[in-house]
Amino acid sequence: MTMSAILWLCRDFRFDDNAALAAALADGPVLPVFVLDAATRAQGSASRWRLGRALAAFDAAWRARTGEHITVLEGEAAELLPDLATRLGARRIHQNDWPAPAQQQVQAALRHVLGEGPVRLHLHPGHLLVHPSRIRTGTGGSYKVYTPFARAVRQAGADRPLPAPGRLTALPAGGDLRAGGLNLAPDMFRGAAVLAGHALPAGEAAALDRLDDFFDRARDYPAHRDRPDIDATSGLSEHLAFGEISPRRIWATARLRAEVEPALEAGAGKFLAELLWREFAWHLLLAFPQMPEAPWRPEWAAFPWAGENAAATAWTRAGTGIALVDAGLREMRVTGRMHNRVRMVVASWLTKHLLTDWRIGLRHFEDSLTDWDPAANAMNWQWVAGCGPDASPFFRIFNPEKQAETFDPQGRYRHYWLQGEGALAYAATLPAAWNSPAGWVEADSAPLLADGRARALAALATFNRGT
Ligand SMILES: Cc1cc2nc3c(=O)[nH]c(=O)nc-3n(C[C@H](O)[C@H](O)[C@H](O)COP(=O)(O)OP(=O)(O)OC[C@H]3O[C@@H](n4cnc5c(N)ncnc54)[C@H](O)[C@@H]3O)c2cc1C
Repeated sequence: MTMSAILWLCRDFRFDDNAALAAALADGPVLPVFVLDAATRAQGSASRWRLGRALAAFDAAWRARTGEHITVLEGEAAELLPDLATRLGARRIHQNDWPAPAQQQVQAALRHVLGEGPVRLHLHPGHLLVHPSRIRTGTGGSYKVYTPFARAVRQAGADRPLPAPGRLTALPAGGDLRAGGLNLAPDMFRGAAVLAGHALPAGEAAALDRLDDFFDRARDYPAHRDRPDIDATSGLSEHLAFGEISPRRIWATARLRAEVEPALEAGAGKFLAELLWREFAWHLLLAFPQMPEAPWRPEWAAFPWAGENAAATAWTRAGTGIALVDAGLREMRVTGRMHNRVRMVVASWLTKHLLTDWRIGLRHFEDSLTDWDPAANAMNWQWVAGCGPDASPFFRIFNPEKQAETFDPQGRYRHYWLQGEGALAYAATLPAAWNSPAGWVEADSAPLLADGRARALAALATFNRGT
């Protein structure tokens, strides 16, 4: 007998390599449903804003292929989905697993309500390259060091992506909300219009185009990926964060392209090594769900981080007076993005020079980044702060001036954000209450750099004596 099925959308706004969609279609006509719940509302504003765009793009694509809209419901899945399944006569709710701790709680609450009844929740893998149960150390534990982890994933081989389904049968949408035009971030501090003016196209088609375009530049990726003044990286992180493309599709495509064009081999290899950092972050988060809140290495709980302080507030406002740091924070404020090299420098400045708790920076990034990813954000903040597994040692203190000379040698990136068009866009976001100076003010940075470094090393020495 043909049933209908619920496709419970989460971070999987795509047709390609979508195991939950394939399974739902095998059950019968499908109703794709997104539940706007408290966990979603609790996420950072830039990420929520970007989620609205992901929903709108998927809704348009679903409508183009089926003639129907997707359904958006407001409330909690545990309260809404069991009734919906009963009304539709659906026996299965399919979801591609997004193994973030908050989502796991939402899934557990739904499972609890479904109990032993006839409706079941089925979770499908798709957010990662390899299921974590396949990547274990010799003693059966999870890896804590990137290099052996990456080797193990390469040896296991990423799971093969599924093709997009040929035929779709859809149920008519219900509910009062429409996915197009939702404003999920009315509280955004700089106003959604700022991000909208600098947004990259959202949706699966844009993600696949971006992957394709990247291979035109992939040959230079190893040499240029650390240069914020050059468009050398893939820009896929936002699409990955919302599942508009799957990591398995990226993996398979990069391998194929490198096979066909051997000149791309080094670039594709380095690119996949970065994708493995994302994978590593998620495997770590699954092993240690407290990673966004607590240091991986427990002894670091006693490190004398400063809490909220005036210098940290200036940091969040891109007003430190240090050129590369302020340029990066301005980029993030205006676009919701920041180059990876600059993220490291900015994070190092907050945690080392300002000795400020990494969680203050983590939360600012969470609220500001359109590619916010709970695993990558937490792992990287702990990496820079020195308290994570396989972290950069605390005594590695980035010198923002040297970093700028090396990675922005002509000063183009800094100029754009401190004096050029980017500076104007940033100035337009400033609330009057901040009383910010009209232009960029350079601090007397040389003594600050040396002092900050000395202070950080002294704090480390005191901490080491006490542990
Ligand atoms: C303090 C800090 C916070 C960060 N927070 C996030 C975050 O919230 N979300 C996020 O997606 N990335 C985060 N990153 C990682 C990295 O900066 C971004 O993934 C990268 O800048 C995205 O640009 P891209 O897609 O062009 O990268 P590419 O260079 O094209 O890399 C390809 C993909 O590999 C993955 N990747 C690359 N570098 C890393 C890395 N260091 N850690 C984990 N995965 C990586 C991303 O999925 C990326 O899309 C953070 C890094 C730092 C230092």
